[in-house]
Formats: sequence, C-alpha cells, structure tokens
Amino acid sequence: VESLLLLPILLGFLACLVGGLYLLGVFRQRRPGEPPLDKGLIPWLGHVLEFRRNTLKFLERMEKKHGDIFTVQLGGFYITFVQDPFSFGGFIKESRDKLDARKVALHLAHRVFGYKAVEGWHGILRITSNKHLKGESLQELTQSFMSNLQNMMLHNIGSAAEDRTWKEDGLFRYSYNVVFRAGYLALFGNVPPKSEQSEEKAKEKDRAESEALFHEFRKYDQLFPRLAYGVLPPMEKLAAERLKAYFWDVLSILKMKTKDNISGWVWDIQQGKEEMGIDMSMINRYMFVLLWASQSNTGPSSFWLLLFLMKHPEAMKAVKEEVDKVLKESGQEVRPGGPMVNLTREMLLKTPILVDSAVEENLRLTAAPLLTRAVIKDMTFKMADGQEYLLRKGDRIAIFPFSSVHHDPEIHPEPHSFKYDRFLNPDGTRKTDFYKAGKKVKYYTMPWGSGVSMCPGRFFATNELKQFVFLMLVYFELELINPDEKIPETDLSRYGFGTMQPVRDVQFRYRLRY
Ligand code: HEM
Repeated sequence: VESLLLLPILLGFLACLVGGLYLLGVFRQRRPGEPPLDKGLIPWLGHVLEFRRNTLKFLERMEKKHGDIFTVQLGGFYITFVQDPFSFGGFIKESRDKLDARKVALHLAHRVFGYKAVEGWHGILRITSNKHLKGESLQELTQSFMSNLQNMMLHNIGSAAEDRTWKEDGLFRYSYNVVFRAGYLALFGNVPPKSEQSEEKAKEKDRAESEALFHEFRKYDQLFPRLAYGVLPPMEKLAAERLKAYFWDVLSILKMKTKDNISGWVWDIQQGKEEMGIDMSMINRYMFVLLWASQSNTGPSSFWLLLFLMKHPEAMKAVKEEVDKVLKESGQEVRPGGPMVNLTREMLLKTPILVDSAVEENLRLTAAPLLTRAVIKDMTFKMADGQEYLLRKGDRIAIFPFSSVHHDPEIHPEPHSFKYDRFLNPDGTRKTDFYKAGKKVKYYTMPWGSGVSMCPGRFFATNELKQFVFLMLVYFELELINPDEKIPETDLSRYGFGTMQPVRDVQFRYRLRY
C-alpha cells in the first residue's frame, strides 16, 4: 500500500524534473532548416558567462565554428546571430509582425528602469524626435547646448591673459562631466533666475545641480551592465533602487515644471504622455529612460574623440586647422575677456574632417550596440547568398556590427587604428564606398543601430561631439600629462550597451589658448 501511495509522488516528481529540464532547454534540438545550434554546457545559462566576459571574442569563436549564422543559448533565450553584413537587410527591414524591436527594448526598460509602457508610447517618441531632433529645429537645441557647455567649461578658468595657469584633470571624467551636464541642461531645462537674483546666480545653481546629478548618474552607470544582465548582488541592487528613486524625483514633472528653457523634445513627450492619461509616476520613470538614452553615450564618445586626436598629432593638426578656419570665416575670434564663441549649426555643417570623418571613425571604434529583435512568429530568414533558415517564434535574432562590420579588416583595413580620414574622399567629400569581397557594403558602420529603433538623437549627438571638440580646441591648449601613455583598454562588460568606456582614466592638462 505504501509503495502505491508513493507512486503518484514519484510520477509527479519525474514530471516536474522533465518539465524543469524542458524549461532549461535541455531537450532542444536543431530542426532541419534551422541555423546551427550551440547550447553551451550549462543548462539555461548556456554561453552567457563567456558572452558577458567578451562578446566580441565569443562571437568570433562561434563564427569560426559555425559560419555566418548560428543560434546560441544565452540565459534562457535562444538568440540567432547574423554575422554577414550583406544579410543585414533581412534583419533591418523585416516587418514588425515578424521581428519586433520594441518588445526587447521594453523588456530591458522594465528590468533596468522600472518603466512599463502602454500602447502608443513609442508613437509619441517617434513623432517628437522627428520634430525636435532633426533639420532646422535642431538649431534651438544646438544653441542651448552651446551656452550650457560654455557655462560648464569656462566658469572656473578666468579670462585675463595672465591667468593662464594649467589645470589638471582626468580626460574621461572631465569630458563625460562637461558633456553630460550641458546635454542634461539643454534637454531638461535651466534653473530660472529669480527676480532679485542675477543670471550668474542661476547659472551657478545649474552647475551645482547638474554636478550632483552627474555624480549619481555615474553610480548608476557603473551598475548598469550587471543590472541589465540581472546579476547584481543584493547590496548593489538596493543601491540601484535608491538611485532610481532619486532620479524619478529629480526629473519628476513637478520639479521640471519649475524650470526654464525645457527642450521641445522633453516637453512634448511629457505633454503627449499626460494627454494619453499615463500615470504621473510612470512619466517620471520615463524621464529617467530619456536621460539615460540621451546622456550615457555622448560623454564617453567625446572622451574617446579628444583622446584619439591627442594621440594622433596629424589628425589633431587637420582638425584644428579646420576649426580655426571655420571660426575665422564666421568673423569671430577668441580674445581674453572677449565675447563667448557662437558656434551655429551652419558652422557645424562646414567641418567635413571633424564630422564626416573623425567623429564617424571615433564611433566606429568605440560604439558597440547589440541590435536585437524578438521573433514574433515562425519565419524564414534569407541570407544574401540565397540560403534560407527557419527561425522559431519566441527566439531572438541579433546583429553585433562592432564585430561583423566595424572590426572587419576587409571593410576597414587596420580596423584597430584610428584613422581620422577613413571616412573622407581625397576631394574632401564624405566617403561612403566600402567593400568586402569586391562587393559594396551598405551597412559599413552602425553606431546608431538601424531600422525602426535607430537612434533618434544621432544628429544632436553628432553636433554635441563637434561642439565639444570645437570649443576645447579654440579655447584651450591641451596636453597629456604622460604623452607616451597608451590608449587605455575598454571595459569589456559594456559590449552591447552603446559606447564603450575605458578601464582607467588618462590625466591631461589644459589652459586658455590666448
Ligand atoms: C554618441 C551618442 C549616441 C549613441 C552612440 C547612441 C546610440 C544609440 C543606439 C545604438 C540606440 C539603439 C538602436 C537600436 O536598438 O536599433 C539608441 C537608441 C536611442 N537613442 Fe541614442 N545614441 C546616442 C545619443 C543619443 C542622444 C543625444 C539622444 C537624445 C537626444 C538619444 C536618444 C535615443 C533614444 C530615445 C533611443 C531609443 C529609440 C527607440 O526606442 O526607438 N541618443 N541610441
């Protein structure tokens, strides 16, 4: 009788075990027509540890083993990677009912920012970004970034000719700090001068508030990769929760409505969401998503750009000449005690070496986003060579252009070197012809992603980088404390999240040029 009683328990246990193993992906097999499957040795986790340790190396290893397309198991997901840039079209252009970018973005936004979207939220982002982050209307934001940037850069410098003492700082800390604060103020608004206060007092408040915000932002920034992978230890998880609450409060609608000069972009998104009847606390959370999207890449990118220029004297010389020429042609000059430089959008359009080449080359070397789509229904994926592969509903598909394009020596010879004129034709126009195996490559650099989820801030971000470098070069003399210091390695745990960061800072000094 006893063994009869035990039987259902045993069967139940077995069913749970088999169900568990099924959920862990132990029984998944490659079906005919599917890409090569590599589950890795650890159930459910699969290759995630190696992937996190060094995404670039892992994908190179998989490509050698399996070829241009393969499916790997990563922390409960089966992700198919396409490594052949000629086949990216099928990924980028596929309709949303088959491959969906938003589902993946929302999963991350919820895990990392505690933000839950409602139907229609993305429409607001798209419309508002088209209206405020492009073309003519970018003028306003560019102007606002410019004045905030000068407030951050020049306030502690002095203006008399005799006050040309060197100031020393970490180049990463300095660039990220200055660009973050100016970008934040340009988008989220300034402290308004009170009637009895001078404008200088309001500027001082802007500096103090943005400094505090940057300090907290960097703490979150450092937790970010592990937060996104869901592997933060409890103490740090708690710290992340506290930081989130801090940002939701500082960026809350109530606080923001006391500001002057809020950008049209942030204002319209906020209004649009309020009109949709979205809960206030959720809008506050979304403001942190926007702060993150707009500020986490540009600061690190400006650091790399300035460092590459400082480490490559021929590039620095070419860029400096261009900057001085554009300034001269605008009828302006930098003088001790003179007016601040007014760098307009038109001036920024006249810098082919700076924009079309040095900036693009900088992003090729340091922007490493992982572009992922959810597979919404069973479908066929066609490679450029005509080969077709079956993809399963519920899986994901991804491309990592940093490995498959940015570092392909056939597309970009000597891919690890910074060549400021890589994206420049001999006649000074922008170079767009790049080849692999004798065929023209359409997607030859992809720092902004592509298709429906392509970065809507790319024009503004490019302007920010240009304005930062432009002002640094017209106002200051710059030197590395140790000119022989090597360019630092990048922190590999950030692969997949946008612009890479250095493992250590590089000391530099600067002083007024005139
Ligand atoms: C160097 C600076 C920047 C880099 C390298 C960068 C890169 C990217 C990348 C790779 C994506 C995801 C694309 C995808 O998944 O297909 C993205 C998304 C986004 N970026 Fe940027 N970005 C930068 C600056 C900015 C700035 C300045 C803003 C705002 C003013 C901004 C706003 C956004 C937003 C809102 C999204 C989400 C788009 C969506 O969900 O449709 N970014 N960015």
